[in-house]
Amino acid sequence: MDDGSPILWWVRRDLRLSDNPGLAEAAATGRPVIPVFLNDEGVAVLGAAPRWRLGEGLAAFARALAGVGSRLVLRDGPALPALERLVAETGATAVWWGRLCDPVSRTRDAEVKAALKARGLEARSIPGHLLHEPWEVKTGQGGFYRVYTPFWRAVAPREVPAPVAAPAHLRAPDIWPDGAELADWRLGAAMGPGAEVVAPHACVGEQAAHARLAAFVAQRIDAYDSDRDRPDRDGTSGLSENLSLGEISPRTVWHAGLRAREEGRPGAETFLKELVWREFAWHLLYHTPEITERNWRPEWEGFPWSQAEDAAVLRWKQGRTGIALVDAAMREMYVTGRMHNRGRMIVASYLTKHMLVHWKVGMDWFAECLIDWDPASNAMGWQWAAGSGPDATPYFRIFNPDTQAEKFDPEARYRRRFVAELSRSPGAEALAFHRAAPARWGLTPDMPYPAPLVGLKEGRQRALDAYGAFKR
Ligand SMILES: Cc1cc2nc3c(=O)[nH]c(=O)nc-3n(C[C@H](O)[C@H](O)[C@H](O)COP(=O)(O)OP(=O)(O)OC[C@H]3O[C@@H](n4cnc5c(N)ncnc54)[C@H](O)[C@@H]3O)c2cc1C
Repeated sequence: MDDGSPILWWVRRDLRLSDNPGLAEAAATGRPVIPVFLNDEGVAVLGAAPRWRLGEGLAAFARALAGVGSRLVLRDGPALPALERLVAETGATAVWWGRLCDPVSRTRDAEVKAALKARGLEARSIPGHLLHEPWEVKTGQGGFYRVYTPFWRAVAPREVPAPVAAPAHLRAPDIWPDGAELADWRLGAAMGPGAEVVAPHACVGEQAAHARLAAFVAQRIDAYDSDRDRPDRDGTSGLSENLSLGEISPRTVWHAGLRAREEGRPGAETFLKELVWREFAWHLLYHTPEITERNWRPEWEGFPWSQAEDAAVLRWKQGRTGIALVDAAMREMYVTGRMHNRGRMIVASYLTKHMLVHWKVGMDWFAECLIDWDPASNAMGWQWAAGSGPDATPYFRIFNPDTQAEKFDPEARYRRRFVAELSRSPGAEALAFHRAAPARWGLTPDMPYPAPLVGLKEGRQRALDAYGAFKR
């Protein structure tokens, strides 16, 4: 229906102009487009760090929209009444948005779509957050994939449309609806002074994301096969932060990886495979949304994991387990808002195995602290590490942080970079930890480094015993 009425473009996790298929289509209609972001039930569930990072991303996206003659209208939720009010105020006859497949979005969006359609409006969700919609990739029997390798084989040859260009201009409505001030939402409030520590490490906005991708392909992709496992090296793309908020599209990243592979760049195939892990996580989250709540393998429901937020869990959170590699990774998270993938696997293994604590405790804490928080990858990662997930590492495969350190941080550079107590003259990042960590913990740099919370040998045996008893 092209009556010249505005289209409301409901912005969610797609803070970008380029390769934003729905936005491009809206622009191409020639009708006024009103981009709106809602502080709604989707924002309410965010932890401190992802919420702060969202605020930074929204500010950058508002600037990008201004560059194409548009604006980002901010409104308070919940979503449905907020959109209905905007429709009434602007005369919009269409509400379009980029589709998301996490349980919170699906519930909200289904309700919104049904209600708007019932009022005779055009309500459309448009793909863009993934390479392929989760129901498009099917096994030979028509089901969904539970194991990564066959999923990769199914996805690798599938055509991925080329990214679409950013609209050069978005037609503005005759009158812009009023909106909230981003600063009034105080999205960074829960981060406290930690926000200042993390900010220099964040790479915010679409332009920065594209620059990051270009730098990765130019400088690091050749060594990606080996360097991606080394927390002491800057060997990965860092793009998870941008993919999470949609500051860059997965198609853009995929095509950059494909081009590099065509040019014979050695790490390109592995990079594409890693990107497909993200895809696999969303495939699983769509088909088994309970993955964020319950053991993916129901037989794990009776495993004697503790869910108590006790003193031991606090020490894990504080990066004071006395196991240097675990502590370095936890502190990396407070200082940079991110954690190296190897660090994530190691701290998750230590929590769920040596400490016998439920993966949900760790998953929820990551959701609080990661600026690249992604509901699908986080849930899959935790269940993978705990052994309860699909295609998971077996429970009896217990990471030994000392062996991991010898292999992947042989000169202790990563450990010293983040654990001040391990150096005579700690660097700025190690010292920043005490400013970044929650003030209520009362941690100070002069506190002595603690003895191990759970020794590696003892913890491993305890985990194996618990597993043995559980299997019987
Ligand atoms: C316990 C645990 C929790 C995790 N939580 C998150 C999370 O909340 N958000 C998140 O984005 N990733 C999560 N991951 C996956 C992974 O650690 C990060 O995606 C990766 O460290 C991001 O760094 P990068 O962008 O430099 O990755 P690169 O090595 O450059 O990889 C490129 C892209 O591929 C995808 N990718 C790479 N590895 C994985 C993986 N193992 N699983 C899913 N996708 C992957 C990411 O989108 C990444 O940006 C988790 C992993 C574990 C083990």
